[in-house]
Amino acid sequence: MEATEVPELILVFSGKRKSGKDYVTDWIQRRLGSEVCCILRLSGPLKQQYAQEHSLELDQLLGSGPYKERYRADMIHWGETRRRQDPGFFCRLATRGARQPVWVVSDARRLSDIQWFVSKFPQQTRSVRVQCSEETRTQRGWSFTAGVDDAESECGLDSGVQFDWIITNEADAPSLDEQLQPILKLAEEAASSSSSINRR
Ligand SMILES: Nc1ncnc2c1ncn2[C@@H]1O[C@H](COP(=O)(O)OP(=O)(O)O)[C@@H](O)[C@H]1O
Ligand SMILES: C[C@@](O)(CCOP(=O)(O)OP(=O)(O)O)CC(=O)O
Repeated sequence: MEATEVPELILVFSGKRKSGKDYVTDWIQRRLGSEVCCILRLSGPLKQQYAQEHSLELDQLLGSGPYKERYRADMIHWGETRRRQDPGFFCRLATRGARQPVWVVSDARRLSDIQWFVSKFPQQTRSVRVQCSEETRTQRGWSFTAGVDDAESECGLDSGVQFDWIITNEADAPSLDEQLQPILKLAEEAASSSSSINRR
């Protein structure tokens, strides 16, 4: 697969903590392959800069354990300070160097995140919401944290977005294979379109 400057498709995922954003986006990348599909995390460059400025363990912030949760509220405030100055700051950093035809953004949290991709790539961008019950989230290790679960970081996309797809990531919902079929079909079409353009 040739590298490409402009992606054919951008899937911007969002969802509450422990809804399954990473699980679902990893599933999509495994089906498409890493030559076709890259996973971009807006929180990646944020955590990298935050860890550097606060002499913290980046790999722990990138993990899913208590270390990240200990600093989450402060990372949110720190990140929002930068977003207020430049809403696309983390989007630009996260997409720098991406060359696959399909970009999967796993962790949009604010309208400004989605708006950045729509304004820069209006034809290519689609939004996907991963949802599940609070009971399921709790079973996956979530508990309500004031200053986090009632903040823009977790609630910024609760309204004001017409998602292209909503994935219900629950045991009693249709399988992910079934729910994700339309997305995979679109991604495979994007990949083949990209390879035919590169063959010219
Ligand atoms: N459909 C699923 N089947 C099995 N485990 C799941 C499923 N969805 C999520 N999980 C697990 O639940 C936890 C939270 O999922 P994750 O993708 O990390 O959520 P988020 O990225 O939205 O915070 C992880 O341990 C993940 O492996
Ligand atoms: C400060 C953050 O970037 C931290 C995000 O960390 P993760 O992306 O690891 O979060 P979940 O996977 O949903 O648990 C959130 C923000 O408001 O920017």
